[in-house]
Amino acid sequence: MIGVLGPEGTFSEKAARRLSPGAEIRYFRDFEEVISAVEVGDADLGVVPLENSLEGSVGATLDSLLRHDVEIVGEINLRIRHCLLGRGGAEGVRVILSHPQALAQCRGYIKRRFPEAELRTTGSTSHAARLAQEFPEMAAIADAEAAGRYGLAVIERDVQDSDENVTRFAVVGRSAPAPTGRDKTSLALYLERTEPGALWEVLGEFATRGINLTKIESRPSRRALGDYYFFIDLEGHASDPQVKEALARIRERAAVTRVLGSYPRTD
Ligand SMILES: O=C(O)C(=O)Cc1ccccc1
Repeated sequence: MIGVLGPEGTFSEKAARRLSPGAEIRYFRDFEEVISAVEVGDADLGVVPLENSLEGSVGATLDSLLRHDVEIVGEINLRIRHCLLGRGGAEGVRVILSHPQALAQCRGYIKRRFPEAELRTTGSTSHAARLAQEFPEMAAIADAEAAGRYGLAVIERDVQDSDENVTRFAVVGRSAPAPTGRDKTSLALYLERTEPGALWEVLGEFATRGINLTKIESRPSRRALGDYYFFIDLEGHASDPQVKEALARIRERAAVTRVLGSYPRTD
């Protein structure tokens, strides 16, 4: 059973079905609930968005991964095509609803096409569609498939600001998959020290071993303003000798070195 953001018809569900077409799906209110359900065994796997090609990292997911004892066991890249869904035509639309990620991915379209509309955020794109079913002056930005599920018309298709709108989802589980030889590792680091070069030294441990980084991102540590966690993705498996050695050296310097998971690469 796979946990995803609900209700029925979210992009997270679409990603989960791509992973496992016949799987039973269970719906949760937010990404943190999905991740914590996996941790306690209420879901075997979870699928949550990690980052988007237009909007960057999904902070709520990264923060929850840090706070729960789960592993990233896979990734799924899904092209996101947003539609405007409603009960009538474009003329009657006064309010546009969607998940904050979706509103952000269609910001330009909304400004251009509905300069007067009020924007309201919802827990998910399908939650927006469910609400738009009840209120004729509301339209939802959601997947075309949500239209059928919630009895809405597709008012306009492909309303995202760029066709290169891809979201990378993490598959979250409780146990690590075996190395495949083409893996990726996600890490979270917390450096207590603030001397010049602290991060440079950490990155040097990867560089000198020829380990390629594919992402680095900082997130507030929530301890103080200006204090950060670093989230790093690299090519390789945590059990590769070079990666292992780099991590051992980094553990001597960083206050927290957490491997969030090693999993097969999709690119
Ligand atoms: O609300 C959804 O459908 C989600 O799964 C979150 C989301 C929103 C926008 C793009 C990708 C994922």
